[in-house]
Amino acid sequence: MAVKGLGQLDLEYDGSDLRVGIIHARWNKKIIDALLEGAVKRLKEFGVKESNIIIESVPGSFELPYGSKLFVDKQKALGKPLDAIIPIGVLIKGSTMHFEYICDATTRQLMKLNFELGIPVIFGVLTCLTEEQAFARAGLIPGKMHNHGEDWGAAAVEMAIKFK
Ligand SMILES: O=Nc1c(NC[C@H](O)[C@H](O)[C@H](O)CO)[nH]c(=O)[nH]c1=O
Repeated sequence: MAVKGLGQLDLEYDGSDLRVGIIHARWNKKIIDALLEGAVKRLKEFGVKESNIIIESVPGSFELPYGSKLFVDKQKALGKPLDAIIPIGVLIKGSTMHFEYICDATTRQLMKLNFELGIPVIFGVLTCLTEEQAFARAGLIPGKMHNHGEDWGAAAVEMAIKFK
């Protein structure tokens, strides 16, 4: 029996007052689109209004940390602060070390942004050695794995509400 993952979904949180940003990279679009759909689906299941799910994109995963900061700052300046943000990216290993450096730098900076921005910054970056690993984690291979975007939506709601 699989032991990984969040297990049974616990819809105890009411997301109806939340404003959640999703910022996604545009590399590996088919996989990104599936992850994005999964995150939005779960946010709505927690009651987050569609009008309160704000979606933006950046070129690639390397742009996610700074793009997230600019996105959060802009929404705050507009008087519509975000309660959480979900950066989504898909990194797939190529033939060079480019992958490793982007994964490490992006992951570390996204972690720091939780503390710098003061809102939950969910880790929605797939760091895959093969395309198949990425397809599976986006729920695109039937019977293989669930769509990890759903987990990210659930994490955003819980982290935005639980410790208030
Ligand atoms: O190289 N592979 C990938 C990638 N490279 C681009 C990088 O994120 C950035 O946009 C450029 O270097 C410009 O700064 N970006 C991804 O999201 N996934 C990849 O698999």
